[in-house]
Amino acid sequence: MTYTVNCSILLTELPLLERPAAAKAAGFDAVEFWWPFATSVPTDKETTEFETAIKDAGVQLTGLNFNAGNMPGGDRGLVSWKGRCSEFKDNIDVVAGIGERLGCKAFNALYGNRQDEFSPEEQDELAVKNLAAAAAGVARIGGTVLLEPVSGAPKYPLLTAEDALKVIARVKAESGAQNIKLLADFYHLAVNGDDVESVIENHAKDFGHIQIADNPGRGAPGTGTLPLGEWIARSRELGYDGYIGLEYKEPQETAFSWAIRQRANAN
Ligand SMILES: O=C(O)C(=O)CO
Repeated sequence: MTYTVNCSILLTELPLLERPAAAKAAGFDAVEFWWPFATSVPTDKETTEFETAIKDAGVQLTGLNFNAGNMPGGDRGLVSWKGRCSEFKDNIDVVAGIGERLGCKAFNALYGNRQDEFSPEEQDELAVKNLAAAAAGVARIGGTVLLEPVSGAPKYPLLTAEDALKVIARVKAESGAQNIKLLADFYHLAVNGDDVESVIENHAKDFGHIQIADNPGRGAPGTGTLPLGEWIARSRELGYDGYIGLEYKEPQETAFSWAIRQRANAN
């Protein structure tokens, strides 16, 4: 099983700490999360409860987002957010600590929305420094920072794979960091009008992670028109050997019907 269940967008009928066990009960061995706490530095109690929920469920945490601010309120990351730099920096050690204790090595750093009061150049300058610091922070545990083009956020500047790859190249050139990679979310790329086939052909072997949802609707595979199975198969042929993140919205009862059908067909 190469799927990892995104427990921040799926199984939301359940309290957050019950979702890893529900993913396991649905037949999955791996989960990923957006930042699960309200602040960059949660209390020890909060961190322990989160880690215990994952360990007790018997699943592997495969991915964790850095604190991205108030996501329901429209925030999409602190990386380029002038005024919240120290919060992002403080978050790095906490993320690396959770990663170390749970054996998680992939950390998604959402870039952040454009701010009217600063120029894109000023924000990009900060982002490069913050991404380099994040890469250095997770390097000690063999971790990789992921950078993700996102849709549906009007002020988020990374829309295509190329947008993210340019930032990644700049971070590498300016800091020497090598552990920063593209998170190819096929749903976001497709919605933003990127040429997903070409992105796969040109970059699949260097993807840091793949996530999927169908379009329209950001639902389960098969609810829309995207050829997700073909895109995954081609990425595999070209050398991508990581997890596939299930990052879609679907009620718990039907969330994994497609996977159950897939498993039945394979037997
Ligand atoms: O904000 C989103 O939609 C994401 O995919 C965050 O990882």
